[in-house]
Amino acid sequence: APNGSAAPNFATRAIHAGDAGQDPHGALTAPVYMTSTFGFDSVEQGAARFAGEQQGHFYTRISNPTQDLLEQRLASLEQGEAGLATASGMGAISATLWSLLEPGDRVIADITLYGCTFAYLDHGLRKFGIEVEFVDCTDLDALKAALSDNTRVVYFETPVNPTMRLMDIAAISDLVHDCDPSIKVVVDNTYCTPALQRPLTLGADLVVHSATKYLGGHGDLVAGAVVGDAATIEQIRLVGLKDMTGAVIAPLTAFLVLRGLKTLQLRMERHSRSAQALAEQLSMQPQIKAVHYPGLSDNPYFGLCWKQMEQPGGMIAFELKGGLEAGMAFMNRLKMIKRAVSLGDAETLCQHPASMTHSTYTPEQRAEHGIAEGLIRLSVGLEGVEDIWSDLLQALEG
Ligand SMILES: CSC/C=C(/NCc1c(COP(=O)(O)O)cnc(C)c1O)C(=O)O
Repeated sequence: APNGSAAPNFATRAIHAGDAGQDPHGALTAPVYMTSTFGFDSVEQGAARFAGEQQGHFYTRISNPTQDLLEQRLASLEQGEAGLATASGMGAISATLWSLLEPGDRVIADITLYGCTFAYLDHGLRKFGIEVEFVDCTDLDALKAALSDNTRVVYFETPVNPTMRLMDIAAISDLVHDCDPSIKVVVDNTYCTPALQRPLTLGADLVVHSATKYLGGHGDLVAGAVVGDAATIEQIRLVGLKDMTGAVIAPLTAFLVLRGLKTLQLRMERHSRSAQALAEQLSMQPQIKAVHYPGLSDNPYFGLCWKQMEQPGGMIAFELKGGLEAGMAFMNRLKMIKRAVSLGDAETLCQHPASMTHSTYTPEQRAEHGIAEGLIRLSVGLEGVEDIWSDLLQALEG
């Protein structure tokens, strides 16, 4: 059984948590407040809201009632005090780090990150005098040695996009906070969602998401979120979102993410069950060199997977014996499965990290950061698993 056992009635709170009493007409679904701005009863009320002395909306870049319900629901699901929804996952990540960091500070990040997160750290933050150190965070000794007086953030994904390594959230959080309780441990929980793992219950300080993926769940939106303690979330809202990025979520998008959350647990169960079956099938095929899936009993992260995750999730990475050339030919033979980036959609998606999602790394950096040129990433969808398998098999057998 996983640590920090599943929050009670997760599925119920994914449908009901938050202030649903907001609609005077009793509408069952969240009203979509398509408004840029909000009127004040008096100048004094406006001033009080701008000053934060009075609760209430004043401009949709800072808050909006539809967004507010989504933030309450996400905070409940991740078991955090507060949440902030954003225009994209990169919006959540950049608004968070812009709020937490100043020149001279140091960020320690795992060696493998989603490509644009890597680019934001490696090509972006460095330009503003922030030290960035990439460390294999599965190696706690290396992580401890990298901690320094000016370290303000430790950042990682688990499972990692795209290589499927797992990080021990509790062990990392304890190690970092034993060294300095003020260091923020920031976990990107996109691959799992709170349906499968809740980093805040394992000692992390903040959780970020690309809500574009499983949270929305239908490949029809781009959005992000960050969840954590109320004070830090308020700082990220008023600094990182309001001023540093402007990465505001649209009210209609917030509505669509709310709708996605209602089936999140159901979908994650199906994604995981299908991925487990497909990973086992793939690993038995003669063309396959390696399958990286934490639900496989010979996977090096199998124990950690069942310690901190409810299920192994819907993402699989694998390599063919014929390397990159065979991988490209395999992907070009797929019929139902879409050749597309992103993940967590109802549709099964297949892509080539080296030339797509992780092309922000140079080939040398990919080698250094453990991303094989021939690696293929599969986001297992909600189609009949037998249909997904028959497409994979015909493409393998070429
Ligand atoms: C152009 S590639 C398509 C996007 C992909 N990933 C996104 C992503 C983000 C950023 O999230 P947005 O800003 O909502 O895309 C943050 N964190 C993680 C673990 C992610 O996977 C992708 O296909 O791997």
